[in-house]
Amino acid sequence: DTEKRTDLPLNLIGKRKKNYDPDGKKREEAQMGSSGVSWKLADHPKLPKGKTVAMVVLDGWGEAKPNEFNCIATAETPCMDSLKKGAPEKWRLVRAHGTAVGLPTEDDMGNSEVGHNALGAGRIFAQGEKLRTDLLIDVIMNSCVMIETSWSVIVHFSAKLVDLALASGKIFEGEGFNYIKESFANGTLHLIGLLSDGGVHSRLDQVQLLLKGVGERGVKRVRVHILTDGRDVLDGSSVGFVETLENDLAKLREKGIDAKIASGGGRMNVTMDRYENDWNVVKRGWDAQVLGEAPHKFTNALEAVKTLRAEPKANDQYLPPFVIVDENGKPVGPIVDGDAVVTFNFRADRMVMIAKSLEYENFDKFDRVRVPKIRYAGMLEYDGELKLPSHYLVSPPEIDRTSGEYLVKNGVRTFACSETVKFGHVTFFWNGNRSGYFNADLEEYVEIPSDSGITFNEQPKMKALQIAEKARDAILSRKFDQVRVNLPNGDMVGHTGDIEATVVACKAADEAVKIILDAIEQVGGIYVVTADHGNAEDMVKRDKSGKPLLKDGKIQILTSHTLEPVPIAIGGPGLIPGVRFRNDVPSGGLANVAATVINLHGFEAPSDYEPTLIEVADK
Ligand SMILES: O=C(O)[C@@H](CO)OP(=O)(O)O
Ligand SMILES: [Mn+2]
Ligand SMILES: [Mn+2]
Repeated sequence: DTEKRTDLPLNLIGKRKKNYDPDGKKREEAQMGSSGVSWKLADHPKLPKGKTVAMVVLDGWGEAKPNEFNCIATAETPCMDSLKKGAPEKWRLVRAHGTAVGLPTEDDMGNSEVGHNALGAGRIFAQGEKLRTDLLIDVIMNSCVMIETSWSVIVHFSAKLVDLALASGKIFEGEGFNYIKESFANGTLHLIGLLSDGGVHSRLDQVQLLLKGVGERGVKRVRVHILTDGRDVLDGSSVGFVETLENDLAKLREKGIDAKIASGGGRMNVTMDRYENDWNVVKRGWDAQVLGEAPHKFTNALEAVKTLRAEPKANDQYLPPFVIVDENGKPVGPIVDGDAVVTFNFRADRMVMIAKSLEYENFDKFDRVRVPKIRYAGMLEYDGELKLPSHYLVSPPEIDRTSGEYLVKNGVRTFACSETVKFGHVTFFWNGNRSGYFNADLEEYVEIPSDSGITFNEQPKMKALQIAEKARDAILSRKFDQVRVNLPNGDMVGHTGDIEATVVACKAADEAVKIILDAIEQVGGIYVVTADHGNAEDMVKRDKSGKPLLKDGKIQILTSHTLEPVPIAIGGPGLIPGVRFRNDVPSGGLANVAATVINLHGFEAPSDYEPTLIEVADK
């Protein structure tokens, strides 16, 4: 049984504040995103309108050489294989990591947020080296968008914005910081977030700078509530991160600041659920962080992590919640009236639920028992439409004029579907981190409830079949022009590090693609099948030369995403003869897909979008 989301705010277009205008009119002219956007898309000279387009995103499905650690190659995937082998001019690879998706360096693996942002928005957001720091810092402090048309660069990447705000010190002058600072004299500052250098949700170096900064600005008592990673970084790396953090806290203590780790737990077990899949996860965090209650108590965080990791089958992602207690067994840092709280993750999806629990007066997702009167700020604003949280240290980027908004405004009826754990990827991230519909009359977003309380290697098929059936029905209904899905299997099961289960997952995703392609065949439509980043195609940590890296004579399983490119295939009976991939965009990436899809709907893409991947050859 599925659920149409009814709790989404509707028609929220243009509600974001845009107040950055240092150069008056000149600046205004450069701001394409503000007033005067022309939403009308020109007709494509050759491609017809009215074809049903299926847009399939295989989450965590990269392309790599076949070997025993490549679950996609190992799995039976006849449908995806046929796309690859079928028509060479209709299958190619696109870049899905590093600067191609707006990440700072080519060593940065892709992730769902930047991947779906790029797929949906058609432009690459933020290449650090091109940014003008002076403008940027104003932007950060003035909560608005900066668009430098001459560079075709839009400031977006959240981590980069946080980096710049920390480097300039401006983070400590903004509204959010001034708000929490009020509590420094008489209260405790609590920092809650993912302790990792993975760079997907948070970064340890940012936490270190934040700690140093608050130490210089009058904080008297700090408590850090850590969430261990093992998903964007190697399992077991939590130990080193805790050591690093403890060193930094010791430096604060030398300065007379009472600074300690107060609680912890694995990210998938404590706090970092998303899209309301399982509120128990957030509750476990609340109990430890706010109430100071957890099944495990330790006097020291390093010992906590080491001891809990030593349990059979334990890993960083799923460590149980623990609290740090003093010699009398009393928790060292529950959150109480008068305290300040900062959630330091910059990525939104897994912070929205905790933000709601910390901020909402009326809240019925679990019994909070005690709701302390606190000053709470997010590292970023996590949901621009919900205005959540109401205070934040760094203004989020604005990703505007996404392909979804253009298409809806040009009458394209859209259906989007995934299961809970990826539902926001094809809606919220796809639409530029915006919740809700652009036009509820033309759009329908369907969420299939995910299993909760399990790790997905236990159910590697997940809801792929159900998602495919929903998509099939939407296609066959002919009520939609675009049917967009995310198939989570390769990614969600890949993150468990369970190779056998990931092979099953990949097969299930392939079968789902087949169902959708068959439906497209029936209605004479078009399909686009691609992915958001790699994961399941490589499950082992490798050295620079590509050989599996051994530690104590053993291979190390890679639970994270990868740097691999992803496939994109187009086809279907609705594709007019001559449509093929161009060969003059060899370094094309995910951001080129939006223009491609807009073309397949019969329109020209906006001129500042990354170029389309397709052309129509004259025969
Ligand atoms: O699970 C997540 O939060 C991330 C990894 O940290 O994966 P994805 O970007 O695919 O959502
Ligand atoms: Mn993903
Ligand atoms: Mn992932």
